[in-house]
This record gives sequence, C-alpha cells and structure tokens, in this order.
Amino acid sequence: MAESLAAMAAQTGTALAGLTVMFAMFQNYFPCELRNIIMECYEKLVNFVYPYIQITFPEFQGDGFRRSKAYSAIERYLNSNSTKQAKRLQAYVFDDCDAVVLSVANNEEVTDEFKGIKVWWTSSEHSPNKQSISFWPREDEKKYFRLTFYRKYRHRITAEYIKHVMEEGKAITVQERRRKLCTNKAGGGASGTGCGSRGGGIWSEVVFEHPATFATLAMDPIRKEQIVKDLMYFSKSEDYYKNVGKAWKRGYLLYGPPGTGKSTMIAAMANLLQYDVFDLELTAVENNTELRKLLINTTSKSIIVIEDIDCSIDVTAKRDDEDEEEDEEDAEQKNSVNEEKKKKKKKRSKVTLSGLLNTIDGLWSACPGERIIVFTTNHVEKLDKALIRRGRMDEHIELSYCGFEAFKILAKNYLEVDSHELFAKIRQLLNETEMSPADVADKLMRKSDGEDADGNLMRLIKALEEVQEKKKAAKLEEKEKIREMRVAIKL
Ligand SMILES: Nc1ncnc2c1ncn2[C@@H]1O[C@H](COP(=O)(O)OP(=O)(O)OP(=O)(O)O)[C@@H](O)[C@H]1O
Repeated sequence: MAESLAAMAAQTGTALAGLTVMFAMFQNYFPCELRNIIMECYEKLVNFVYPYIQITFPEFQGDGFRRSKAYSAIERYLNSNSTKQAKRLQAYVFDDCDAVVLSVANNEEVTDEFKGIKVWWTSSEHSPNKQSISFWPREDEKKYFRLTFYRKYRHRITAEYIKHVMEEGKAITVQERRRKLCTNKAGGGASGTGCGSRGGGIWSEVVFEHPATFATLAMDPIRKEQIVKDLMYFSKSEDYYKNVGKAWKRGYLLYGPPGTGKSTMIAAMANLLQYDVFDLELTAVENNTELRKLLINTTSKSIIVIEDIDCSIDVTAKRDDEDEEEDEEDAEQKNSVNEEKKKKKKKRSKVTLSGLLNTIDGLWSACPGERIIVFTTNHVEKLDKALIRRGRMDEHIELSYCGFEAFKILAKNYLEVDSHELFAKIRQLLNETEMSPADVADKLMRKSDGEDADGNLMRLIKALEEVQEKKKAAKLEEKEKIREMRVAIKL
C-alpha cells in the first residue's frame, strides 16, 4: 500500500482523468441499455483505479455563521494525535485555553489508524474570490477537513471511526479548556464577564486553578476509592440515567468539623471530572426567584456548591436563639467556629428551605446536562431531613479528624516520606486525640529551606501532646465540677 495519499493520487490521477474524458465522449453515442452496462463497467473501473471515498467536513455549518462542532472536534483530535507526524504546523491560541496550540497546516496530509484501518486527513481552504468583499464567512473562504479511506471500509469508517474522532475531540476539548470558578458573591469575580448567565451578569467568574486532587486528599483510602468510583460512574452514565428516567444529577453532602477537607474535596472532585464550579453564596441571594435564576444559569458539567448550608438559611427545626447558645458553647470549647461563619449566621438569606428544595428539584428537571450539587456543613445534625434525603443528597460523606491513614498521605504530600521511626508515636497520639487534617498539615508544612522531616514530625508530636494534655485537663476539670456538685447536693 502506498504511504502517502498525494503519491497515490498522482499515480491514479492521470489514469482517472483519461477514463473520465473517454466516458464523456462515448456516453452520447450509445443506446440507453448499453449505456447502463457501460456505466456499471465504468464504476467498477473507477473503483479499481481509485478505490477511495472522501468525506469533507466544512468549518461552518449550513447557516454559515456557526462553526461546525464536527470541524472543531476533528481539529482538536488531529492537533493532539497528528502534530507529531506533520512537517508543517501552525501555532495559535484557542478562545477557551491560553496555551499555544499547534495544528496541522493547510494542505498538509496526516495519516491515522483505527482498528488496523488506515485513513488520510487533509486540511484545506477554498481559494477566496478576491474580487468581492463580504463581512460574513463566505462559501469560498471556508476551510474544511477531508477524510479519505478505502471504499471497502465505508461502513466501519462512517459508523465507528467518525464517532470515535468526535468523542475523542470533545474529550480533548474538555481536558484542554480552562475551567471556571463562578460565584454570586459581591465582588467575587475578577472578570465580571458573567459565567453561564445570559444577560443578567449574575455569576462572575475567575479561572479555576485549585491544585487539590484525590491523590493528595487525606482521608481513609477505602472511602476515598468508593467516592472516586461513584463520581466516575456518574460522569459516564448519561444513558443509564435516561433509561431509568432520572435527571442526570447527583447530590453530595459533605459534613465534618472545620479543617477536615470539605472544600478541598470539592476542588478534587472538579479536577477529577474536569467540571466548572459554581460557588453559590446563599446569603447574597435576595429571594427564591433570584435563586432559581442563578441555578438555571449554571452550565452542564458543573458542580454547584453551597458551603456551610446550616449558616446560610434556616435549615433547622430548632429556633435561632438555641443555635446561638449552642454555637457560643462550641466556640468556647473548641475555639474553632470562625468569625466569617458567625457573621454568615447573623445574615441569613431570605431564601426559604422550601424555596431551596423546590429550586433544586426544578433544576433537576429543567436543566439538561450533568450537574453535581454539593452541600457542606459542620453540623449535619441540624439539617432538615427533607434537605438531605437520598435522591437530593445521594451520598453523605463524613470528613473527620485526622486518622493515621490520612496522616500518612499528608506526610507523603508535605515531607515526601512513606515511613519514619516517629510514625508509631504519631499513630498512638492520633488514636488518642482529635486534630483536623488542616492542623496536621500546618505542622508538617516546611517553613524554611533547611527543615528536615524529623523537625516537622517532632513539631506535630509536640502539638498532639499539647492537645492531649488539654483534653486530660478538661476531663479532670469536669470530674472536679461533678464532685463539687455532689458535695453541694449532699450539704
Ligand atoms: N483531608 C485533607 N486532605 C488534605 N488537606 C487537607 C485536608 N483537610 C484540610 N486540609 C488542608 O487544610 C486546609 C483547609 O481545609 P478545607 O478548607 O478543605 O477544610 P473544610 O473542611 O472545608 O473547613 P471549613 O469547614 O472550615 O470550611 C486546606 O487548604 C488543606 O490544605
């Protein structure tokens, strides 16, 4: 088989041209029946001399204004798969990705192979008619890709290969595009261009560049694997959701004390699935109507996040004053409820629980495409059962104080050590005390160039011992109080 399509075309071109002239000449002189026989023979001969089929994919769709999705997918596919073999390349920057992208230059031929079948691609451009001027893309200015393959593979190419190119191209687009972090917080967006909003500018966006991944997330490895599998399954289950008649949406409730990795897990989810993140600040939402508008303006392949849901709207059966009392106790005991959350609690949104539930349910049915919604809370027990029932929040994920397995991941992340003689001591202390992964990470973080792992691990041990001492002292104090109360009752 000849390697290059151009070489083959050169070989067959002359023969084909001769045949075509002969056929045109003879056609007029023969009766109809004979012409049909000649026609059949001619086709056989042409197939023999030129056994290929060509398919053209123009850059613009029928209306001439919209770029063809097929063309874009082929462009990404060829750029990623064929630029290594092409000798002439073009460099440019796509709208949705800042990096310089190399593409195959016009009239450069590249080959591809699919399940043992060889195909040829060329990118070309119709030469424009320079006499006329037009403001719109014109027929004669359009670029196109041409796919050539052997006639005998017609079915496999049209039924399988083109589908494969489209899917691969789309996947590469998703991978390469810069993802967005959209927020409705006042002054939250740098660009203010609006993100998924049509006309209202209600979401503002920045580029999402959080480095967290599931590999660096410190938590029980078995649970972590389950979550990753769940997410991956969801992202590939469009047909399954369609078959069972459910909207392609999934809800996750992340709960646990402050600093246990809830926000970090959301970033890891977005990085795993290559989704955008819509960070919904409920306290900045005026009412249920505005909430609906915001959610309808989210795009597919996105994670909608409502952090500290219990602080944002009244999602509890208890009265507000009870909450305040409880939080003050919490604050005294653990000193960990930060000021931001307290402020949020004071400024609850006018969105009601039923408004939120209706909007989420409406979103599920009204918006096409896949979406994940995530609620986070430090106080899962306060949430109304209706809000977190399965079907709305399908997965409930607890993120907790740092265990030994989670510590090992942090030690690997921060110190690049898999094992150490101090690990045994740390394991014992972690079993006896409660420290968040955020606090453990803080102790392991290198603060200067010269620090070695021993110094960081010792710092962690010291901090854990201090927590342990405080815990012991608190227990003693409690015992003493109970003893005093008993004495007072006896008196
Ligand atoms: N499980 C974890 N794995 C890796 N890093 C973590 C983990 N938990 C916390 N961290 C570190 O601590 C920092 C704070 O964690 P994060 O904001 O994810 O906690 P959170 O549970 O969302 O806290 P809050 O409830 O206060 O919002 C992160 O930037 C990260 O560096």
